[in-house]
Amino acid sequence: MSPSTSQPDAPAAAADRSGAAAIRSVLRIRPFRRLWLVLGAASFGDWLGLLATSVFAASQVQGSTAKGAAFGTLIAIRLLPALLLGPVAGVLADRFDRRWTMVICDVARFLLFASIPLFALTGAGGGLVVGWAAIATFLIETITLLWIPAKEAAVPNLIPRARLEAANQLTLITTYGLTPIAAAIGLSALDGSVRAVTGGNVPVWAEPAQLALWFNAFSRLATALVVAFGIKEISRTGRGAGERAEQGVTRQFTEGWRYISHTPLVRGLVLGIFGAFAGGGIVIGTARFFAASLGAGDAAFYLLFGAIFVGLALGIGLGPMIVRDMSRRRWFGASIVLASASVLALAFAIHLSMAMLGAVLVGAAAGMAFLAGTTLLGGEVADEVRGRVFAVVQIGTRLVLILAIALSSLLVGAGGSRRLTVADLGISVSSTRLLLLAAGVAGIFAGISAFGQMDDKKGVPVLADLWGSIRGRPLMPAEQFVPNGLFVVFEGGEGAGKSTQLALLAERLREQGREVVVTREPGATPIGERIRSLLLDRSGAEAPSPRAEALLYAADRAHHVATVVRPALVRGAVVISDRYVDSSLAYQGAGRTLPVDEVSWLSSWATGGLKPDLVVLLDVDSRTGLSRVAARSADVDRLEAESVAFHERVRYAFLDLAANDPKRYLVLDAAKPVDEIAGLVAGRVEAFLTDPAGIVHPRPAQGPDTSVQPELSDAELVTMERRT
Ligand SMILES: Nc1ncnc2c1ncn2[C@@H]1O[C@H](COP(=O)(O)OP(=O)(O)OP(=O)(O)O)[C@@H](O)[C@H]1O
Ligand SMILES: Cc1cn([C@H]2C[C@H](O)[C@@H](COP(=O)(O)O)O2)c(=O)[nH]c1=O
Repeated sequence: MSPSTSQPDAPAAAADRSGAAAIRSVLRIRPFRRLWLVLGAASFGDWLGLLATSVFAASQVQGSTAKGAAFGTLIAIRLLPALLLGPVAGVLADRFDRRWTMVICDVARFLLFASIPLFALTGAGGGLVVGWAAIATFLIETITLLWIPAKEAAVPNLIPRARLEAANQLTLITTYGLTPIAAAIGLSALDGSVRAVTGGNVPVWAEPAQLALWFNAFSRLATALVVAFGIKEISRTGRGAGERAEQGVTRQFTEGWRYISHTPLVRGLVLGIFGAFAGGGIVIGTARFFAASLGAGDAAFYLLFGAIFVGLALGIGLGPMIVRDMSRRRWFGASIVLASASVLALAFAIHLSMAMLGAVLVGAAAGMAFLAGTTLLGGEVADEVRGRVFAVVQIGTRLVLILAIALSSLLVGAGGSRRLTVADLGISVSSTRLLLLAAGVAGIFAGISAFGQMDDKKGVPVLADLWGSIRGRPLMPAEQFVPNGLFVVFEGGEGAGKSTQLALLAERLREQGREVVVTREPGATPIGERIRSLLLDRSGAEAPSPRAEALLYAADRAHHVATVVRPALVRGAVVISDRYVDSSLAYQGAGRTLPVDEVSWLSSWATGGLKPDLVVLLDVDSRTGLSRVAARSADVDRLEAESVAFHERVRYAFLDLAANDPKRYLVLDAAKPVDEIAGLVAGRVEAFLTDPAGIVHPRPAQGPDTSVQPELSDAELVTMERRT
């Protein structure tokens, strides 16, 4: 099994930048819209159910200790099934038809939810009712463990991969943002209105907790019906379904684990998600003590808790809009590191406002990691194993969360606290802070290791990539670096003598028995020749617009590099090209006054970042060069026919580029005699070739190479002209 590689890791909805537009477009997909609506209602019901079951159980017994025990037991029971049934839940989701798995699970949940208030109506004693509520809750949670992997694994099949992130955003915000708030408001509104209507004398069947449980039950029945009859697309007919049904459960189980542990992407995702949840668990487990260490009380604890959820919503809602086209694998790893660094920062917070900011950041980064992680799992994990992977994630996160909360509260409870006075500030150095510190450091390591395992842009600096992505221009991974051969480029204005010098150098090197590839831009390949005539022939009536011109040169260059230059360098040849990237920066950037960094970015994209080892710049006064061209032939091409001012801009752009990177340029006065220039060029090139170890092949550019001023005023031009 391998991750589905049908599409590259394209950031979600790349074509559609606006979050709202992406969400609108995902809602246009009928099966997904239906599923989202019905799951929203079910999630509202579930949150109501969670609150109601616990309140309901507490209301069945007398005395505060018994009430507290009943409430806590039911919450704890919701987490227990993960331990018992976890290992097989995913196997079942991958083994059976996901639609029918979801339908059967929801019908069973409908019956179980309904049974809780029904049992109370039979007149059984409070203990029995709580006992049955506990058993029913346990069974419901067990069934939920089967239902979630089936649902999670089915969603990616309903929507195109480019819309998966928007779909996840919508689902996560609905499930963890809107519906819990709506449920809390709904339950208290229900309580208020029932009491108002009944004058405080509420009959057993109309207890708000009971009504909420009925709502929960019917929302599950509705989900079952909609999935059964309205979203038939969920049924899987994918390849290997029959084969899988014949495999033993144990075999499928071990196969799932092997897949997770042997696939770096999935391994990195799973570890990263667990790390984020462990960090979250530690923050939750220590929050009460942490609030105390700030000298604040319970109110601060609730504020911190709320801040994490506000951050979570911000991260999920706004994250994709901020990072835009950044690789989702990188975004995931970076979010884990950010979440951990924020936990670390919390350890040093000395004021509630700092702690609040830290908590919002923890939540935002965790939300982004969760969104990126779920989207990657949905989009990159092969369908036949997706259920098992989702099961491991959901069960693992529950366990990690419980363990982290339990252990951290135990540790901080056992550890004491000392007060340190630094300057005028009294800082409490408590075990809480030490634990937060340790969790932050461990999380940063987990994030970095997850990042390393999953990185799909190795060699591209992360911060520059992030900054580029935020500005809408992510850096691209460099093409394979070519450490062989020698790449020499001749640049200069019209008639500078490039062709003359290039021919002389090639001849000299060939006489030494070297493989020399002489080439040019534009027009070194058959495709390039056609592009050249589109660009330069004046017989065609229409001249390309400046942007079209830049794109045509870039197209010629991309094909030239891929088919001529790179293969020759890989063979170890000396490649000598008449013009390359600098011509675009000078002519299209400075000459046509297109933004130079954009032209540079375009060329860098076209060449995969391949830079020449040496640029020989033949500098000549523009008028002299143009007159040489005119003397050579009466026919001038489209660019040669441009104004002198244009050619002046080009000339000084070349000089700017050379001044900015003097080691890589050999600038020669092209007014000198041909032989003299040829000797200087040969001297520099032969120095390279006699000591190949001394050639430092330039690494691909990670950002635009720009040192060119696109436009010079007439006054500047005149000044420069006088100087030369
Ligand atoms: N150093 C020089 N001194 C005087 N004339 C020269 C010199 N170098 C080349 N020439 C002449 O100038 C003309 C243009 O030379 P060449 O074709 O080599 O220039 P180029 O830079 O390749 O031109 P283009 O920009 O059109 O490609 C030719 O007639 C050539 O013989
Ligand atoms: C590569 C490249 C070239 N140009 C211009 C420069 C010249 O005017 C012509 C090429 O003609 P030559 O006789 O082969 O020198 O094209 C450009 O504007 N941008 C470029 O990237």
